[in-house]
Amino acid sequence: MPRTLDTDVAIRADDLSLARGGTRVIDGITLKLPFAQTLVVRGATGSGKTSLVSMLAGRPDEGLSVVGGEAFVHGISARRPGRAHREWTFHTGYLPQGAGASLPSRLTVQDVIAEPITSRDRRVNSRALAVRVATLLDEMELPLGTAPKYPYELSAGMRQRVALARAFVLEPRLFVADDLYANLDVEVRAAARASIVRRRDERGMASLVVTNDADAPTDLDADVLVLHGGHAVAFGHGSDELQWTPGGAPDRRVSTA
Ligand SMILES: Nc1ncnc2c1ncn2[C@@H]1O[C@H](COP(=O)(O)OP(=O)(O)OP(=O)(O)O)[C@@H](O)[C@H]1O
Repeated sequence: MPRTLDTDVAIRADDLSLARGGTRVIDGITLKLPFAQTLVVRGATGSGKTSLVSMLAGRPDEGLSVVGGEAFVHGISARRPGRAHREWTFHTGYLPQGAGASLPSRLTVQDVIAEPITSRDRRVNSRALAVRVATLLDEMELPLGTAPKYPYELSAGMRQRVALARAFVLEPRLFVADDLYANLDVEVRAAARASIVRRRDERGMASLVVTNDADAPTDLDADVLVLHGGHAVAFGHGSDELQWTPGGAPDRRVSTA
C-alpha cells in the first residue's frame, strides 16, 4: 500500500533505543513532535543529544543504529526507511553539530547553499537558484557578495549562517538543528530564531533543536526534553518548571546550563 506523508505529526518515537557498536546511547525515548511546534533537547555532554537528533534527521553516522522501539519521521520508519529515505531527507533540513566548520571547502557559498537542490536535480534553473540563495543570505544577514566566496574566506559565525541557509533551502517540513546557536552572536541568534518562528507560523514547520541555551525554550515557545545518559529525565514547556522523572532530579543542574 503506498505510504502517505503524516500530516499532523513530524516525529513519533516510541520507546526508541539507539546503539553504537553494542553500546546503548539512547534508551527508551518516547516523544511526539507535531507540525508547527518546536522541541528543544538539552543535556550534558555525552548524554545522547547528537545521537538522537542525527537519527531523527535521517543522517546517522555509520556506527549508529536503531536497536529497540521505533520512530516515524514524516510517517517513514527509521528502522526500515528503504527508498523513502530520500523523501525523509528532502523534507528534513539538518544543521549538524559543527556545521559551519565542516562546510565543503571546494564549493562557493552559492554552491554550498544550493547543494541540497542541485544534488537532486542538476538541471534546475540557475537564475532561480541564485535568487533563492540571495534571499536566504539576506535572511541570515549576510552580504549578497558572500555568494561567490569560499568558506575559508568567512568568519566562524558567517559559516554557521551559511550552514543555516543551506538547511532551509528546500523549505523543509522539519528542521533539525544540533547546537543551533554555535558561533552565532546575539543579533544573528535573533535572525536564526526569527527564521524558525516564521516558518513555523507560516508553513507549519516543526523544529527539533539541540541547545543548552537557557532562553531558547521561552524564545521558541518550545517543549523541552532533558537527556542524561541516553535517558529522558525531564520534560517541560517554555519557561515552565520542568517535570523530572523519578531519579532524574539529580540532573537538575543541566536545566540551568
Ligand atoms: N563517533 C562515535 N564513536 C563512538 N562513540 C561515540 C561517537 N559519537 C558519540 N559517541 C558516544 O555516544 C554517546 C552519546 O554521544 P552524543 O554525541 O550523542 O552525545 P551529546 O549529548 O550530543 O554530546 P555533546 O554535547 O558532547 O555533543 C557518548 O557516550 C559518546 O561518547
